[in-house]
Amino acid sequence: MQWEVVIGLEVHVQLSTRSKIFSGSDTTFGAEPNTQASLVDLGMPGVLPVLNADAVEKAVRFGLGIDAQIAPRSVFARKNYFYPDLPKGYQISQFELPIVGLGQVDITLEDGSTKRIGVTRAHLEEDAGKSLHEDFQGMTGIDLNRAGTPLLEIVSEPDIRSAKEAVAYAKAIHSLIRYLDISDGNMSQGSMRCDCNVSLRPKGEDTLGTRREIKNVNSFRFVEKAINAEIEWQMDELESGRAIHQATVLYDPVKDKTFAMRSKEEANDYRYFPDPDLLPVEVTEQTISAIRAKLPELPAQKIERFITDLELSEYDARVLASDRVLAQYFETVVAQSGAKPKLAANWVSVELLGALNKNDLEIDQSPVDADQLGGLLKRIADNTISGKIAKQIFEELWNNGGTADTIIESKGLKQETDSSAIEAIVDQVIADSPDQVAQYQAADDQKRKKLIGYFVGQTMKLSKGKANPQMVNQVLAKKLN
Ligand SMILES: Nc1ncnc2c1ncn2[C@@H]1O[C@H](COP(=O)(O)OP(=O)(O)OP(=O)(O)O)[C@@H](O)[C@H]1O
Ligand SMILES: [Mg+2]
Ligand SMILES: [Mg+2]
Repeated sequence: MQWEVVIGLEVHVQLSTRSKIFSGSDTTFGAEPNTQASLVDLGMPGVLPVLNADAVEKAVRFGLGIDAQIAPRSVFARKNYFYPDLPKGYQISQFELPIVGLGQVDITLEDGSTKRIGVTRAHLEEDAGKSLHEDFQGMTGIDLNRAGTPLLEIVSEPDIRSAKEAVAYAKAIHSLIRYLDISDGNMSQGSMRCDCNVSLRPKGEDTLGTRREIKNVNSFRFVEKAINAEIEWQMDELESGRAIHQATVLYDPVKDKTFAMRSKEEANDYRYFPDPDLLPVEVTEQTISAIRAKLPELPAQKIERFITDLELSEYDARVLASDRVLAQYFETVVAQSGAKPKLAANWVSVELLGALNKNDLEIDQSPVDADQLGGLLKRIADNTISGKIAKQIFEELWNNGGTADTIIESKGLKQETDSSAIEAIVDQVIADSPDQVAQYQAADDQKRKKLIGYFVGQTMKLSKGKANPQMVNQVLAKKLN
């Protein structure tokens, strides 16, 4: 049997508001347990939630970012379930009337093609607290700092057809929320988490198969691995003639397997009803226009501009525009250096990203900032240094800081552009290599093109990398021919 994979993602994004969605408590990450939980977050009787306007604005920004309909009126509902980290016994969420309606996200696949994934809805809700299983012997601690943290749950249509597409979709959402500045998107701190719904159906079939939902996947790598593990498991079951039962599962990265938490039939009776403590949220056309007017340039527009205005390749444009901070870095380097955008693109995407990757750093943690790299490329652009020397200076900037100009000055790295000095070095190289010279002079034009490399290399070496490469080529051609 040929199977088709069907996937839908629920992405929970923590909105970067200063205070919680229904209380004035702080939302800073990493505080001592229970120091950021007010009476409202603790679910004490008699308290009333007050909606945070910034959370609403951020949800609307997201909706506009995916070209979705913003609901003029949306309603908060109580999602009832019992769990120790949920003192109220219900989570305030949105159910029938979410704030963001149907929209879409375009993803780019590895072969460069794009695909449109539908977004069914995005709704506002509060996060629950956290159980601490390791802090107390034989007991579980409860930390309610996270309770009431504003979340936007973004629910996709089941349009995704492979683990790789799911990763591309998660990355597109991640890029978008950072561009829109509605979340830091920090996955290791739980600011973005994915629930991955997976099912299989016979190829050509229209109706959906039964889904299992992998909860709380918190890295792109695990999205891919967890989904593939789940696909493999479901395929085995189906091939063995067993039916799939709807269930909530977790991914175990050590065993590279998914395992069931609970079957959905028992767990899914949330008895949603409108929250009587909260008024419906009304967003006027005027408010929407005002928020739309403040939207920044989004990834798709930026990619377009990098291709048409800066003449970057589509590949370079996509890499550099994938993250707002990275794009900003690149644009600063271009502005600072006056170098060709292509040169700046190579330096940022090869040298800088390579070094960051090697050291497991994010762009916002780069030891070399955009002004420093801009200053370095300026000196390549005006021929003060060669690209090779620039790499040496880059390392120095990375390890010890400073500016390209002070390093060039103190280490005497300025490129040699005095033709008589270069001629003297070339003469030396020719005098030292009689065999190679003889070989060169006996060769035809085509062979000579290859043999010249030896002389260029020797000249650069003798000049300690400082001779201007174009001039070296010219002088060599003159002397050898
Ligand atoms: N048969 C299926 N195979 C794969 N994905 C599916 C299938 N049916 C639905 N989905 C996806 O599952 C997700 C369902 O999310 P939704 O928030 O609507 O409900 P839920 O998972 O039941 O609720 P909860 O928010 O409590 O987890 C959507 O992304 C949807 O596209
Ligand atoms: Mg959901
Ligand atoms: Mg779900």
